Amino acid sequence: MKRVGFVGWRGMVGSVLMERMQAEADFDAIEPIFFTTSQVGQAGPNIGKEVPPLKDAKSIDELKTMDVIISCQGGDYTSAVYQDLRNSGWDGYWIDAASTLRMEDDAILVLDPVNLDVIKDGLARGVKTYVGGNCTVSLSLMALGGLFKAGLVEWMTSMTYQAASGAGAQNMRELLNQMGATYGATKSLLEDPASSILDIDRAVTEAMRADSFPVDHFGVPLAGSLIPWIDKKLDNGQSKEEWKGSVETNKILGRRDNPIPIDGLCVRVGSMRCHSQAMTIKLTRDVPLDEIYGMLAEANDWVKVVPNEKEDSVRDLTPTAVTGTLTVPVGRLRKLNMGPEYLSAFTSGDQLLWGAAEPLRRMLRILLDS
Ligand SMILES: NC(=O)C1=CN([C@@H]2O[C@H](COP(=O)(O)OP(=O)(O)OC[C@H]3O[C@@H](n4cnc5c(N)ncnc54)[C@H](OP(=O)(O)O)[C@@H]3O)[C@@H](O)[C@H]2O)C=CC1
Ligand SMILES: N[C@@H](CC(=O)OP(=O)(O)O)C(=O)O
Repeated sequence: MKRVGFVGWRGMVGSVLMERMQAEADFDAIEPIFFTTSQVGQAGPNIGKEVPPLKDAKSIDELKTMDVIISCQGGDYTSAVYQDLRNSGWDGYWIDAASTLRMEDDAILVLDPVNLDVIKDGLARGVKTYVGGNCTVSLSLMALGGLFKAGLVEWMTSMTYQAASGAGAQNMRELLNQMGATYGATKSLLEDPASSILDIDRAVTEAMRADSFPVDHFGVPLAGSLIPWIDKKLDNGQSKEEWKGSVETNKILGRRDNPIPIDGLCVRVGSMRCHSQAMTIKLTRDVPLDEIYGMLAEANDWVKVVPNEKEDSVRDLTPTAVTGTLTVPVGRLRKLNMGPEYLSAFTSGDQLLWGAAEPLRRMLRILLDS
């Protein structure tokens, strides 16, 4: 049995990974060893089988004894440990959720329903580092993989509506505290059916602009508002999140030398853990919508094409419908006024599942089966 080390298993992404691995009985196929940066010697997680006490995630000597290491601990940890571990002569498989190694030449981006061929080619070439893609990137490819596979995407824009979870667990909590603060500021007015809606609105705005409004993590209000910037600024005016949309999509597709132009704006909204995206796709040729529906639906087992009807869209194409599931609905599919080669699409997906944890556990399975 392969010895598989887990780092970051008790964080938000790691916890979702643990849940999924238990649901799929993945632990039956491995000898799991759990690491920590802060709780060395304490008991490991309850995964339905006995595990040794937590080991030191900074100990190269301990890490070196693993066949495979899966890290959801974050980019700082990867930066601190990965190269030293490789320099020590460790030749095991490193599977990572963090972005640190994604653009390295000797790392493969994993999203097997879309790029199993790229992954298998990497394994055959002896590549040992496999990294999950950015959440918006993975979710857009799960939704639109059929169009890319058919060579139908000439270029694409993606305008995102990204959940609080993408910023971390503390940010999810802060979003709820912000919702509570706005409600608290208007509670008595809301209880009075005769109160003026403009008075309610004024009270909300006042609360959101007050120094006491909880903004330690986001820096600004998100509840009742939005944040039109995610991650740091690059020299060309893109945010780093927007840059990833292009470079990571093309790397996943194995098209670094012949990239499809992809760009857009990334925006944080008050959703809990589902990222949504509105896409405009310039098709390489005019294809009837029913054929497009078919290609999208057949691309993988999780994509669900939602008819472009109001009732279906508001029911099935929302974070509320999708959260906690592996289903990736795509809808609002129609040809735009610009011409028959211009297609719109809207998709929503759980950014902790296909956006983070699921590609990692599936990569482990591919390794075990190879
Ligand atoms: N959040 C996201 O949407 C995505 C994140 N990622 C990547 O995954 C990395 C981890 O993200 P995320 O899971 O959000 O990080 P978390 O902050 O939830 O967890 C990271 C680590 O913090 C430590 N920790 C300290 N206090 C606690 C606590 N009270 N509860 C749980 N853990 C605690 C744990 O390490 P220890 O046990 O060693 O103390 C844990 O592994 C990110 O840095 C990013 O690189 C990738 C895709 C999406
Ligand atoms: N940046 C994403 C979450 C994330 O962790 O992305 P990455 O894995 O590329 O660092 C968001 O804020 O929604």
